[in-house]
Amino acid sequence: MHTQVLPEPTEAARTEGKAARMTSLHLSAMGEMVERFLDAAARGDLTQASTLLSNTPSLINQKGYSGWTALMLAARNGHYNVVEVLLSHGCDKFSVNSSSQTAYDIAKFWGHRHISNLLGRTDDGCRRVLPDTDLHQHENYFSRETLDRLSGKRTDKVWLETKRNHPDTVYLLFSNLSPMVSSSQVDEHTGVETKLCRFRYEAVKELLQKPATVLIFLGVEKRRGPSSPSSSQMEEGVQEPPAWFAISTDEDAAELLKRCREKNCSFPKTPNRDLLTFSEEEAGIVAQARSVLAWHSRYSFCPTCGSSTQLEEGGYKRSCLNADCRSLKGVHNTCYPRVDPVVIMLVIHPDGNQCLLGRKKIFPARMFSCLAGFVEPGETMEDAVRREVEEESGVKVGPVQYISCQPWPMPSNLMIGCLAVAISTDIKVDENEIEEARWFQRQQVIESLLKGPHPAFTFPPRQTIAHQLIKHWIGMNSNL
Ligand SMILES: NC(=O)C1=CN([C@@H]2O[C@H](COP(=O)(O)OP(=O)(O)OC[C@H]3O[C@@H](n4cnc5c(N)ncnc54)[C@H](OP(=O)(O)O)[C@@H]3O)[C@@H](O)[C@H]2O)C=CC1
Ligand SMILES: [Mg+2]
Ligand SMILES: [Mg+2]
Ligand SMILES: [Mg+2]
Ligand SMILES: [Zn+2]
Repeated sequence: MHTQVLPEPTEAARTEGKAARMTSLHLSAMGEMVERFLDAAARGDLTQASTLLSNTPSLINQKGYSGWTALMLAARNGHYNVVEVLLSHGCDKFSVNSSSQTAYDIAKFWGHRHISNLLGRTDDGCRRVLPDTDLHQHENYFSRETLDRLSGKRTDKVWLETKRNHPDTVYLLFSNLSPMVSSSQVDEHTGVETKLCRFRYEAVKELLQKPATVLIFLGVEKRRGPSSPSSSQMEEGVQEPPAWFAISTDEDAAELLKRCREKNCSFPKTPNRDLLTFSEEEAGIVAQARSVLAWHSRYSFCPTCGSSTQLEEGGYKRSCLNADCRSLKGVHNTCYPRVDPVVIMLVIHPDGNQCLLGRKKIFPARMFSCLAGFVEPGETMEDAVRREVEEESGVKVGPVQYISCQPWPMPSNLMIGCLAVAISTDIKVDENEIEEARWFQRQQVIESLLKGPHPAFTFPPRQTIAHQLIKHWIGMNSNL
């Protein structure tokens, strides 16, 4: 009979076996401890849960049966003090069980409102709600929200009427899509600073009576800090911040200026240049008002049937007066102010050290900018970037990364700013749109952007997202 002789275990195998036995012992000890910890949390035994936690801090986010953590079990059984202690130890409140529920979901389902309120608090910052995300928001000119738009109030005719006559209400006056401004020379470095002329009800009362006047409710001033009024306070009329309206009139601009109190007021004639000299706060208000007014000036009649329309909802809607019109049924976006999405991109050479910039015929001499183009219907942002770059420069693009966006009220674009990586480098420009496109070395861009005495090239001013994208790229892995 053949007897199989087992080989003697080697030294390594002996050590491995010992380690495995140790590990399984250790695991079962740890498993037991997890069990005790979860059980203490479920029973609301704060003393035992705290002792176990201070001896073994790694217990905090351990999961037991069906992926339940101590926090979930405490939340399930309404043990507020255990939840509080676990949170104070930095436990992960966004962890989910095998049914994808968080401790918050569980507390809410079982009606423990004091616990769901505690878990729903946002004072630990939103960084952890979106882990792995760079939450730093890039702010561009025209993007600051100085007013609280209070869109819910647009349908409240009584509230709007009260605001219209209120002595604190601020009115901005527009003629031919330009706001009335006062300008002053700040100094030779900062240049001109433009300020919006603000009017009170008494000064615009007559204009408001005229049928051709368009009135837009822009919002109410945002109050900084925790004392900003809640919507319920607003309803009670407590401490209401001033409301802002924009008025567009067809009255003769010169006549309006004559009536104006201050002497140095004007209506700027070149929006692309003159609208870039406001403070960040006022620029955001101008962007909102000008885009909505531009929509009214272009959509006087119903785009569906051509009938007359009437202004509604604080100037945020134009409804067709023909009762049979299709625009009054179902979803009809022609009734609301339009926004055109435009992609604007800095295309980076595959070597990472050059970027693609182009110039249109109308640009000042030696000025180059990012390529840009309107997003077409049924197209993703990434595909629009690839198509516009290829159309305008012949360069093919691979990965696209969104960076930031900018409302551009000429008349109503949303510029979607991206970085993109080229996968081909030969340039063939579309002469209808672009006069020249070329690759620029990083160093060349830095030198021109920092404006030595005679920069070889110039770029759009800092208020444009084109400028910000270029600056973002040179700052990304600059070794200066
Ligand atoms: N903030 C910033 O940094 C920058 C802003 N911009 C803005 O972005 C916008 C678009 O850039 P641009 O390069 O001109 O765009 P495109 O490359 O898409 O080309 C513009 C052409 O597209 C046509 N067009 C106009 N409106 C639309 C639309 N809604 N959808 C599709 N096609 C349209 C027009 O043709 P036609 O007139 O022949 O009908 C226009 O000549 C411009 O308004 C510009 O002011 C651009 C660069 C920088
Ligand atoms: Mg184009
Ligand atoms: Mg273009
Ligand atoms: Mg286009
Ligand atoms: Zn209609």
